[in-house]
Amino acid sequence: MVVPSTTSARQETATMLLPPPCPGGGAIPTVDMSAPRGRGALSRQVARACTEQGFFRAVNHGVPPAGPAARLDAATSAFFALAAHDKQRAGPPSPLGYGCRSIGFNGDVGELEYLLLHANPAAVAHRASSIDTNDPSRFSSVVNEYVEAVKQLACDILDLLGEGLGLEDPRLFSKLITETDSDSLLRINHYPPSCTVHKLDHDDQCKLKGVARTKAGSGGNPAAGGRIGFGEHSDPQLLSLLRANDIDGLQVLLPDINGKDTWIQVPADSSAYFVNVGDLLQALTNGRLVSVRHRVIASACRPRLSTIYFAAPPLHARISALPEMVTADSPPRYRSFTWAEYKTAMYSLRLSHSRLELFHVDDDESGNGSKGK
Ligand SMILES: C=C1C[C@]23C[C@@]1(O)CC[C@H]2[C@@]12CC[C@H](O)[C@@](C)(C(=O)O1)[C@H]2[C@@H]3C(=O)O
Ligand SMILES: O=C(O)CCC(=O)C(=O)O
Ligand SMILES: [Fe+2]
Repeated sequence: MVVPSTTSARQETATMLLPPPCPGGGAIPTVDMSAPRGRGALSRQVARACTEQGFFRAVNHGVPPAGPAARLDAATSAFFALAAHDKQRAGPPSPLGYGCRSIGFNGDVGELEYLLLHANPAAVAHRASSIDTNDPSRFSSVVNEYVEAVKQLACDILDLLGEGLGLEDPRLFSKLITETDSDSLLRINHYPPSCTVHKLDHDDQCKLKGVARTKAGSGGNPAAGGRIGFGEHSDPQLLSLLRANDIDGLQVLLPDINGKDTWIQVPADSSAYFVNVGDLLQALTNGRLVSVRHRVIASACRPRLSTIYFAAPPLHARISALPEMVTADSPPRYRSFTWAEYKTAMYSLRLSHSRLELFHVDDDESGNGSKGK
């Protein structure tokens, strides 16, 4: 049985009785980045996964588990193990910095704490002094080294995507994120074991005491027994690369064989990267690629640690459908906007908002729509 994606008051009650979402092993494409069948096949596979699911698991990706990734995990785990008042030195999130439970500026909460960093080395150095007071330069170099490795993987994937989609300039996507003023972010999420959530409340670990129960508005349908770790949303940027420990919790919203949206449980794989298409790639490809909705349900008795690189263009980058994605049968779906404009809109909205819809061109408009202005 599957959990439906749309939520009404009646469904909300009903879903409390439903079993957890479908185990997702089969529905989630796996892409072997070592290209065993050649680059052409690999680029077609990446393009297909991003078109059909907006999500895939990348294996043999070339970022060694023992190098930058392990060093970053050690540094961030050490930070999350600090006393609450020490962590608060790096907060509150502005939106960058340390945050606990509160997500964004519009009342969203999740059962997690996090560090949100700009991926640019100067910004990392600035933050590092409040995150690791003993050795900020070591913290900075660990983060920078990880960002370099994950950015390289992001560029590889974006180039494959450009090739698989047959773009005139297959490097167009990756060029957006290698600009010196690219606005990419690194987020490290720490989900406490859900069996100790009440202990965290009593210890007043976080300033905010509200417990984010699995409720509509904060993240879609409940998953039996779980709490909302991070509510339902799409990522606004171009592409997100997620690596996590061996604790399950991530779910993606994908159509089942009958075309009905269904929450799919993503089995944990600490050696893989989970790659998802963001809103900007959906806009640039005129809706051909889909920005997948996802969430985290906290239900484990051990902490989940996840690290996500959000690959983004510079603030001034103009986002409009690429000419090769626009045809008579597929006219422009979204009006043109800059990343800065999109960010302003997104920060005024709740996490679960389908914000790209604000930029949708009305059916009776010619392509110069005014929505979202
Ligand atoms: C509620 C919000 C948090 C968020 C900014 C927003 O207003 C809507 C998008 C959210 C999101 C989701 C993906 C990333 O985790 C994130 C950093 C991003 O770029 O957009 C978060 C934002 C955030 O936590 O600041
Ligand atoms: O922590 C996770 O596993 C996913 C979180 C997420 O989707 C996000 O931070 O945007
Ligand atoms: Fe996300």
